[in-house]
Amino acid sequence: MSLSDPLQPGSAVPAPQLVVRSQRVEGVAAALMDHLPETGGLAWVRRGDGHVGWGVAARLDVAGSNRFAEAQAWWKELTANAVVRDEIGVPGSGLVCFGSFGFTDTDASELVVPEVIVGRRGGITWVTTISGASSLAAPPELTTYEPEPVGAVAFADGARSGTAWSGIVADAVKRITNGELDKVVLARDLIAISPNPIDLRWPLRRLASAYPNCWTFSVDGLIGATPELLVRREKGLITSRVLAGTIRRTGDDAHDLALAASLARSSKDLEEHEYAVRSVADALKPHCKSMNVPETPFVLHLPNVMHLASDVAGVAANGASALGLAAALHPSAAICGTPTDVARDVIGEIEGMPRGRFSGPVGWMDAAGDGEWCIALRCGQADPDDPTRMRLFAGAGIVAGSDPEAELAETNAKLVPMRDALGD
Ligand SMILES: C=C(O[C@@H]1C=C(C(=O)O)C=C[C@H]1O)C(=O)O
Repeated sequence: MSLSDPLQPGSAVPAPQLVVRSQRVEGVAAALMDHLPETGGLAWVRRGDGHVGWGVAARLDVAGSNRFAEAQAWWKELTANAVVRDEIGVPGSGLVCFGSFGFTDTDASELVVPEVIVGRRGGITWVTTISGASSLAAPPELTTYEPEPVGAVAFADGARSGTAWSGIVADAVKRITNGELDKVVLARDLIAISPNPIDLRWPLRRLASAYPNCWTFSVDGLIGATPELLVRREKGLITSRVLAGTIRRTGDDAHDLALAASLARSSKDLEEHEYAVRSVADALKPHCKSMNVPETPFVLHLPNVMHLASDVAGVAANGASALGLAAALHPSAAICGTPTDVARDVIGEIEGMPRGRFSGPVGWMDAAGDGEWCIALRCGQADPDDPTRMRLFAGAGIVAGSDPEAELAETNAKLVPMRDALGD
């Protein structure tokens, strides 16, 4: 790997030639999510800004240990060949793709370039049209839709029952105590079963309004609202929000404040957090001229949980793209463990389910290599074979001081956003 681009070289999967135009639109006040058509919608929304898209102008499906490099090579070729007229010139306008990557080398990953993107940033709304033809179709009239409620959803155990999962956590604690590793993040899944096909726009809208400080995403059937920014690269500035160390909220503000104070002093959570921050700082260091790594975390308050959080920032030292940085960071100790290789093997050995794209990078990038990649958490994967079913995921960082029952309760709290979003 070269320092300036952690993803060179990659094999070039042929990319189509695209014609792209971004134009400002006036008088569009609806929330971005409201424009999503019934199927095939892509979304990336935070505090009302971001972009949604539909249609497929180009798509790459990849897997394997070289998946990030192959995606980068394809994107490089695609952006080099595209004819772009961008009348907005802000991050997210012009040619962008949405993407989602598997947690392991064997899980499927993809990049999708939609035919239409509606973007919003700082009060400006625009439409980007992308086509493979030599001339562009006129931008579409923007329609808003009202999705159907999902209906009474039932939940069933996924690969393991809660009790069986606690047993796996106990096994992990033993391995940690025996000195095999320092930290491992273990996940479980829960199956949501709806009486009707699930219209993904229903949970998406609810996630975006209930979790405005999270990144609400939809990429190829994976939807969620994640609080964890793996990496953002914007005009030479690199940022990452590291989360590790969690406590459930009670709904009583005074009590929650006391819990937040105890979280900030908990040596078990501070240790877990330290591993995660160190893994991010070490991975970003070769790509930053200067870096700010906070010495102590702050407490991030979300409606369901509170996390120990650290915002790491740096000035880019080279041309590594947002995707290149995400590849260098993945899998961070926040979702894998320490040491990385041992934790990855332990997850493969005892977790007992394929994660798919859960806990992999999800996000978007532009032609300049800027973009945002979050960690796909607090999310669900629509069942491609049965539209009434969805797999929901949650995990927890296990260290020597972890209590299996408390970790199970933590995963239940992390499942709340998706469970509530699917509800009436
Ligand atoms: C694995 C998840 O979350 C990760 C684990 C955390 C923890 O163990 O405290 C906190 C935030 C995330 O980095 C999840 O939400 O499923």
